[in-house]
Amino acid sequence: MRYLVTGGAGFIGSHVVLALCDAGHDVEVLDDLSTGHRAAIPEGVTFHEVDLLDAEATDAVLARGPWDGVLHFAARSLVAESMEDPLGYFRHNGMASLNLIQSCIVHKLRKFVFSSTAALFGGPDRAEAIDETASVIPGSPYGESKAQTERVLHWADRVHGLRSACMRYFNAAGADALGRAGEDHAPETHLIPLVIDAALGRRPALRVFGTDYPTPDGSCIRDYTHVADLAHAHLRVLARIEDRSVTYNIGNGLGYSNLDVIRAVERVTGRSVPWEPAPRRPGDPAVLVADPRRFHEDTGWAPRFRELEAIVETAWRWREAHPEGYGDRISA
Ligand SMILES: NC(=O)c1ccc[n+]([C@@H]2O[C@H](COP(=O)([O-])OP(=O)(O)OC[C@H]3O[C@@H](n4cnc5c(N)ncnc54)[C@H](O)[C@@H]3O)[C@@H](O)[C@H]2O)c1
Ligand SMILES: O=c1ccn([C@@H]2O[C@H](COP(=O)(O)OP(=O)(O)O[C@H]3O[C@H](CO)[C@H](O)[C@H](O)[C@H]3O)[C@@H](O)[C@H]2O)c(=O)[nH]1
Repeated sequence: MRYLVTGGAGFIGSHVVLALCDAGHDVEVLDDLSTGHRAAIPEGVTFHEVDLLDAEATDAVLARGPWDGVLHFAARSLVAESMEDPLGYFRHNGMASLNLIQSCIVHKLRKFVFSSTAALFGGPDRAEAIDETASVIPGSPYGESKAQTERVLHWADRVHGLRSACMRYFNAAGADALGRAGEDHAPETHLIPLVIDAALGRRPALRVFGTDYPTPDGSCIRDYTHVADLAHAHLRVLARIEDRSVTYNIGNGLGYSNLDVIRAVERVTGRSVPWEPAPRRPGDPAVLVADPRRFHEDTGWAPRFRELEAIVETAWRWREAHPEGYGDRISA
């Protein structure tokens, strides 16, 4: 099969590119390298350096069909940044996705896989795991921009027959077990790479945002899913959208607190992690855990990395081997 991956130079997209290539598919990447890395794209994969906001250039790539499907990862994805620049998020995520979906319709593509997010569920705190029937109440322009694209895809199917899968990931983490790709954002805002860097002494004490949440240890709880498991979830879902569109909440279904993450990094690395309590980060729900049963039942997918330590270990190994990440810019 021949697939186009937008955002294939980024963290999750690059792991999906590897999984698609490993499965013998023909893959091309469209990315503007705004947060991704040229070095994350495997040799032999055709690369189009294109900004999805450039509708003409985007359409020129889609015109190079036939494609068996598009997997759309490209986005800005920082909740806090979106609270400062909401319109930028509607432009970069909303408009960019519209351009891409429009070209998919023009060129008669049949399958579209979309990176949605747990940030759809930013409403009142929920202690229980979140399934697909939960109300979509985004707590940020980032989450809202993803919710809007989910609705665009609903109508693109109803009116134009573009089948889609909205994959609502919770927290992606870890790195390719063979060390071919890993997480390298600048600035890094995600907890696991920050805790690892604190263990390595590469940054001052980790600030734990909020220690007074209504959780057992007072810190936030999240559902960490290994990025390779997410990649396999994409391979599974491609077979699922032959004749219908689907929406799935994707996670391990296990919640780990921020302090659990610190302890897991300490166990994996054998180093202590300096940390200090800090005020809550605006927009952070106390608990976000997926109920992924629908996806398990429909596709047979089951995560191979369930334990937090197993996830952390791959991230640690990648960071140790690549202290400067992909080495194409200075990571903050
Ligand atoms: N990382 C997570 O835990 C997480 C959780 C839920 C959802 N998501 C979603 O998954 C997707 C991938 O996330 P990630 O962590 O890999 O992010 P990332 O920043 O590492 O990757 C995004 C990629 O998209 C590219 N890109 C951004 N805007 C573009 C544009 N206008 N045109 C072309 N390319 C563009 C970037 O250069 C980068 O390579 C995003 O859509 C994100 O919202 C991520
Ligand atoms: O220095 C830090 C960084 C993070 N945290 C905490 O660690 C937890 C996880 O934070 P991340 O930034 O790693 O992840 P988020 O849960 O905020 O965000 C992830 O899930 C979101 C959905 O809720 C979005 O999809 C987003 O793209 C994705 O990275 C949060 O409680 C956060 O406050 C700290 O305490 N200190």
